[in-house]
Amino acid sequence: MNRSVPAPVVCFGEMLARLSPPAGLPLARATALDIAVGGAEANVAAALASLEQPARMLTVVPDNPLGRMARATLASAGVDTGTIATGPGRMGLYFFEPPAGPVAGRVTYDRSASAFAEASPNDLDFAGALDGAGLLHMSGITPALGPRGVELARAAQAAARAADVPICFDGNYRANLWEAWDSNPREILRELVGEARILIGNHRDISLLLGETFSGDGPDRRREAAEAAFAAFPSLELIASTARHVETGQIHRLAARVDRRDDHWQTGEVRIEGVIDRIGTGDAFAAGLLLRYLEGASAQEMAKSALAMAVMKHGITGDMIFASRAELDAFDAGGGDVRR
Ligand SMILES: O=C(O)C(=O)C[C@H](O)[C@H](O)COP(=O)(O)O
Repeated sequence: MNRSVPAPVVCFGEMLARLSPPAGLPLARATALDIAVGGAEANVAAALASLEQPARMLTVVPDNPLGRMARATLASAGVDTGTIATGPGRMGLYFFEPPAGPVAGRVTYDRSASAFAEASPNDLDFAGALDGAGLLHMSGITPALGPRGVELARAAQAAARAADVPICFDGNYRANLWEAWDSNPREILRELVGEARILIGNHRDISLLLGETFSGDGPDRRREAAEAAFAAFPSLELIASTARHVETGQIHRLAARVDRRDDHWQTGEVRIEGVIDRIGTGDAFAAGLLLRYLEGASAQEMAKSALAMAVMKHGITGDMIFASRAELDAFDAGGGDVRR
């Protein structure tokens, strides 16, 4: 029997090149930097395509080797790169100093005036990308880039509305970006989340959106936050979040939670020892969630796969995870010895 090909998820947002010194060597004293391709929405596209859920990237990159590297990286995961435009401007960069022992990790952005941040909605083929799509995935990073980012995010949502494509919005709050301009994140994010069917964000994101504090980390407080968000945003169908406890830079505990209007599920905590790279774990989570959401899975199954993807990503260097569906199915959060 032929399994019909699922409609693609369109991932819209900026791609970045990440430069990082080895753990333990501060950037200011580094002599060599490792390079990797990232960008929250692109990370989701790569993970979904690796899981055999078709994904299409919608972005603008410069016509230079860094832009080509971004495109080639996604293509190697099987992402449809036909709606990646090229435009004037530079590749956005960020520097990542990994946490090392007692020293916390740090991100330094160098992304202003990038090809994406300078783009106007006319530079992107929103309608073409969304034609036949099953979902638009975007995040709070695009509007955080500045007034042009807000315009791009609004244009993406308008195109999704016109094409009748539901929206998944990942809060991805980046304080450093919002604080770099005269922004009003609450007002802008409220407007954008108002269009979404799925929100990826925890009780702190919801506190920011509603201007009401949901402090405390217990499941009851999270349910209260989710119910307040469902009341404030009539289009929302599902809210997903991780609950992370950081013991040290290398030891984290992680659980996943899915709230719908009439049910919810929170997984048990997985203790992750020897974290290799936590960047992109939220995007791996999003991919595991969306994979199952599009299959019509239960809240429990969505939370389980989202958690498995996020936990696996902690053991992988770089921003992206290219896990296969078989690897996801076989994943045992307890880890293990070499398979041979
Ligand atoms: O910071 C940005 O603007 C980026 O897009 C770079 C990274 O690829 C994502 O931040 C990863 O996101 P997480 O999965 O939440 O760790």
